[in-house]
Amino acid sequence: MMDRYKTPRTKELEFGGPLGAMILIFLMPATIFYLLLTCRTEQASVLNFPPPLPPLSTLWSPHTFLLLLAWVGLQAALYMLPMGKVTEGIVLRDKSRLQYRINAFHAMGVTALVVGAGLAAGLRLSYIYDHFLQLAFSALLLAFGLSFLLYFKSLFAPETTLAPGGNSGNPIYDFFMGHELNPRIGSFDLKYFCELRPGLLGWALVNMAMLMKETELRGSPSLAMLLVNAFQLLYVVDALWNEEAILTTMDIVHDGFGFMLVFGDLAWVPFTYSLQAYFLVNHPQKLSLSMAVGILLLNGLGYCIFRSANSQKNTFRRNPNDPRVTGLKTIPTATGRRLLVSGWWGFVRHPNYLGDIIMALAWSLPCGLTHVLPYFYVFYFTVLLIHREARDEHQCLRKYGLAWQEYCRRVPYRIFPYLY
Ligand SMILES: NC(=O)C1=CN([C@@H]2O[C@H](COP(=O)(O)OP(=O)(O)OC[C@H]3O[C@@H](n4cnc5c(N)ncnc54)[C@H](OP(=O)(O)O)[C@@H]3O)[C@@H](O)[C@H]2O)C=CC1
Ligand SMILES: CC(C)CCC[C@@H](C)[C@H]1CC=C2C3=C(CC[C@@]21C)[C@@]1(C)CC[C@H](O)C(C)(C)[C@@H]1CC3
Repeated sequence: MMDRYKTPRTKELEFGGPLGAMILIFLMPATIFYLLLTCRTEQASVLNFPPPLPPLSTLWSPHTFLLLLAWVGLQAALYMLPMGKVTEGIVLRDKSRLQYRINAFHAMGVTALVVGAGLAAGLRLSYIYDHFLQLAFSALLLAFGLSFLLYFKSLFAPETTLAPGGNSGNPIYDFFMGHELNPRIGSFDLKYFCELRPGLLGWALVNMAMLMKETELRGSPSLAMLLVNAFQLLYVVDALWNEEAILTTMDIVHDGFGFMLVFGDLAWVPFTYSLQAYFLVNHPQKLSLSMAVGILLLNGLGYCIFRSANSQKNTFRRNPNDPRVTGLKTIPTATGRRLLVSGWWGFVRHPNYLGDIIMALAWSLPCGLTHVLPYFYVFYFTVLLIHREARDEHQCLRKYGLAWQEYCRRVPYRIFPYLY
């Protein structure tokens, strides 16, 4: 009976299969250290050979590792507190639905109070800047450790709970993509927890630490640093406020919880997404008021597109009869669900990605035009979203067939109007 709910073997492998997965397992940590080490040099030039990696005895610090564990532990404790509502995820293979607690925004509020109290008591956040490499190394160890434990746990998981994208039978590939879809310890959902809390809040905290360090060095924070902090904080707050929306993302619905997401959430996001702020500490930039206003408007434009496109789709998916979306044109599909073909989703096929990429540019522009390094996020993110868009199209074509082809005919551009 349960056999028909078994997750089928993953046939179409992504990221270049096991070899690609193996390369990424080494490349992702190497990239973090390359970026951080280069950023610490005076020239911060991508053309120079990167400085050598400090010896392991310098990178490993039990103190920073314990601090990292304390941070993740605080977030885990806040996640478990019975505050906020409980909601249901999408219907799973075995027709069940998991329950999720929606309290990330509350967790952020409590975290802000804890950090605020710490600052009032003399806490030096610039410790994070001073021990940035050690913290990144600790996050790397934590991510590898957790990924191995998750893979081991998945070997004993029922076949109905495996991830459709990480069940190839190849251990390296499944370790990377995630073998189990929603690994839980009791009601504690590890993927859902990691996706938003320790990493995203950690990113905001790291940015604030960079601002504190700059203030210690130069007496006051620069306009460029303030803009980077404000823009990225808005993005983090937005994600936490709209927490429920991640329950329908590819990461939660399709991808397992393996090295890609564990490392992405715990190490990649806090240590590479904060690169602009890290760069500004040692490479101060003069920003005229008119430039700042221009960048502010660009970020506002990106954010409006990102937020209204995501909200339009989420509202439509939750209730197609909601008055905010009833005026929009749709295409019926064989699954009974409809596809939007007007409004933002009639402009390009991934308007939310367009808004996100515009914001990415606005986050790097305060770092000036003299260095390529702080633009890393723009390049990486454009590649990530183009690849993600291709993965999503593939899944939508499988799900909706002819209706998806009709959608592509009526909305020919994927992300950038008239370009791509
Ligand atoms: N900062 C970062 O590092 C990252 C940010 N992001 C951001 O996360 C957000 C979510 O992205 P992601 O999860 O990739 O995907 P989307 O939110 O774009 O969701 C894609 C899904 O939307 C549905 N859909 C697609 N077209 C239509 C349509 N015309 N009408 C109705 N439904 C449609 C389909 O699912 P269905 O039909 O089943 O509902 C499709 O699978 C984005 O804003 C993205 O920019 C993503 C990755 C990394
Ligand atoms: C470099 C690797 C090959 C891939 C690593 C990918 C991860 C870093 C990202 C995959 C999807 C993500 C999302 C967000 C952060 C980055 C990762 C984990 C997200 C939480 C950022 C905030 C947004 O508002 C969101 C929509 C909630 C994002 C969801 C996807």
